[in-house]
Amino acid sequence: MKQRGIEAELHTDFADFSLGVSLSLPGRGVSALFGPSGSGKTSCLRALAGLMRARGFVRFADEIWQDDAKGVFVPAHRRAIGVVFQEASLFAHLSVRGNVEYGLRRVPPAQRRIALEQAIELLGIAPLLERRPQTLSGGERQRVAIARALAVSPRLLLMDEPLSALDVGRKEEIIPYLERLPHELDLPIVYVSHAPDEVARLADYLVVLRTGKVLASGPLQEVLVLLDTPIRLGEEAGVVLQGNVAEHDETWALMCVAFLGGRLWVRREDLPLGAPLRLRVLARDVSLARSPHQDTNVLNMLPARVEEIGEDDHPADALVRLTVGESALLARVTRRSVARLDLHPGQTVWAQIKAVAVLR
Ligand SMILES: Nc1ncnc2c1ncn2[C@@H]1O[C@H](COP(=O)(O)OP(=O)(O)OP(=O)(O)O)[C@@H](O)[C@H]1O
Repeated sequence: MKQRGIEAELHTDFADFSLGVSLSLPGRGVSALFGPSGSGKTSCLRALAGLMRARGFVRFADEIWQDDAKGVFVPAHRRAIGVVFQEASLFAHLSVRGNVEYGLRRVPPAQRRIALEQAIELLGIAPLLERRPQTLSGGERQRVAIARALAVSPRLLLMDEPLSALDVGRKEEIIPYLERLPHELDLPIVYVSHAPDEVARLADYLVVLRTGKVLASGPLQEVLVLLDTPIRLGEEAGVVLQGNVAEHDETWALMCVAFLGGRLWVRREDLPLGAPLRLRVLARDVSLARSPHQDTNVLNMLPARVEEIGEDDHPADALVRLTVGESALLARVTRRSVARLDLHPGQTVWAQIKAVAVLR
């Protein structure tokens, strides 16, 4: 059964900015609010949380949190939410344990869906419990902040750029914890980010915001391949493929990932056969050929169908939307190649993807 999610109409006017969005987010998985700085992501999140009062309507599952027409506004502390911000604001005078337990008092035992121990285990912070926040790394502090948000047993977790203050290494350290959360806890997450790599890794549903408006929204894979809206991911344009580890090649340190539509060889990771994973294939790393080449170093050569050819940011380039089996791919090629290969919708081509170019 489809879980009821979030329905919201949010309007607000600041001196130099107006927000006017209609959101319909699924009741499970990670919904990303994605857009450049100043597009209104944080304003949306704060209005959903009740931390900022926009005009409109907010429903979460079967609860009305705001309905201006009926004069309803449930204050933030009465909404069953956990909120995580960019910087973890932990209490310096409390240990990690004290921080995580903070707030638990206001949750009646009958409403505790997430045990404290489970939050601690999920974020891997058991070894840190007696430490003070000042002694933690940025990544550790953020894991504690997430555990603290979970400890109050929210029905919805709201995260505002939780990784943006961290360097790449720390980010990589936290992402696996975030990947587990929605599945292990059956907890919907609204995740604000301006970083395409985080969105590709974590989001199931994507809302693209620009200047206070929704430019596109839908399941991640569908929105990423829209050519008719100027999502303008630039160098980051590409797709996300959901697959499972199908084979390991110890000799060459490669692994084969099966996805709906084919198989891709990528760099080996220490994952068991069958393990689910996401692969990110950027449009710039996909090249096209009319026949399958044998004399190439490119490991992956997939038969694909050209669906659509769209304009790209630079006038030299075109973005080609392809289907490989049931999956979509994007290829960035020059317009000269489109002409030389006589590319057109309906045509069968070979999509070449270097194994080393596939990202996680
Ligand atoms: N309380 C406020 N008063 C006036 N203007 C505001 C207020 N809050 C936000 N704004 C403006 O609204 C716009 C959107 O801000 P918001 O923080 O929602 O965007 P964002 O997409 O989250 O950006 P960032 O990634 O930089 O945080 C900005 O131009 C901001 O200056």
